[in-house]
Amino acid sequence: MWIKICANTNLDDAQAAAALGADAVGFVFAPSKRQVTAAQVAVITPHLPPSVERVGVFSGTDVEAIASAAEQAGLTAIQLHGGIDLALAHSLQSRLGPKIAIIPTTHWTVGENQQTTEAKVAQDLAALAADPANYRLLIDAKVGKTSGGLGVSYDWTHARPILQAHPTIRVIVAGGLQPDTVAQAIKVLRPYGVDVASGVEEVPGKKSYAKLEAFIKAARGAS
Ligand SMILES: O=C(O)c1ccccc1NCC(=O)[C@H](O)[C@H](O)COP(=O)(O)O
Repeated sequence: MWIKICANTNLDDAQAAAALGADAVGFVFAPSKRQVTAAQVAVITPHLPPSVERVGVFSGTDVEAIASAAEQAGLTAIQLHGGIDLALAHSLQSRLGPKIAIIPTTHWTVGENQQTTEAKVAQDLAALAADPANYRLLIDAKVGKTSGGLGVSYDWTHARPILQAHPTIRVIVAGGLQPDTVAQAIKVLRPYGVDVASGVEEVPGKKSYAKLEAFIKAARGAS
């Protein structure tokens, strides 16, 4: 199970996540109460183990702006938070080369017409499956027009058959995961990976090391 601890804002938290067994740490460049700059991340990434992926989360579509930030910050992956845009993903991959992974995101909208949401997620999975790049796909929760770090989860039992229809896609499940719910999400969805931000925090921007340890232990135990 690939485990990403997202929305880190400082070296201590990112190092703690790595030391506790995270496969990836995330930094939010998109507008957020946990937003960081490339300059801030550039002083963190050199102190992380080389095996740990450093993922930048972006909501913009300016290839040069994203690529420059990724290079300055020492990222190894770019998570595109603005919905499926394969043209943007391919442009970034061409600009940055194969050493930087691209992770598109689709959103499961909570509290609105579920048929519409399910159809949209299924359509996005089908688009990814047809794309030769074999990107990993993150599925996150959305409420209205707001998404990212919300601490809101979606109905995993409804998501399950949609994911099962595309077994070749490496799906990363995000949205409201907690130390005491991540095992159930893994059991229901059998994803490639899990991703958490608010569920392992003391307050926005500061991780709880007890929650980090419990989350990683539960995710490893379930997989
Ligand atoms: O975490 C944020 O503050 C955030 C803000 C804007 C865009 C993306 C953001 N986070 C991206 C992530 O990958 C989070 O881990 C994901 O949204 C899950 O968050 P949570 O529900 O709090 O676990």
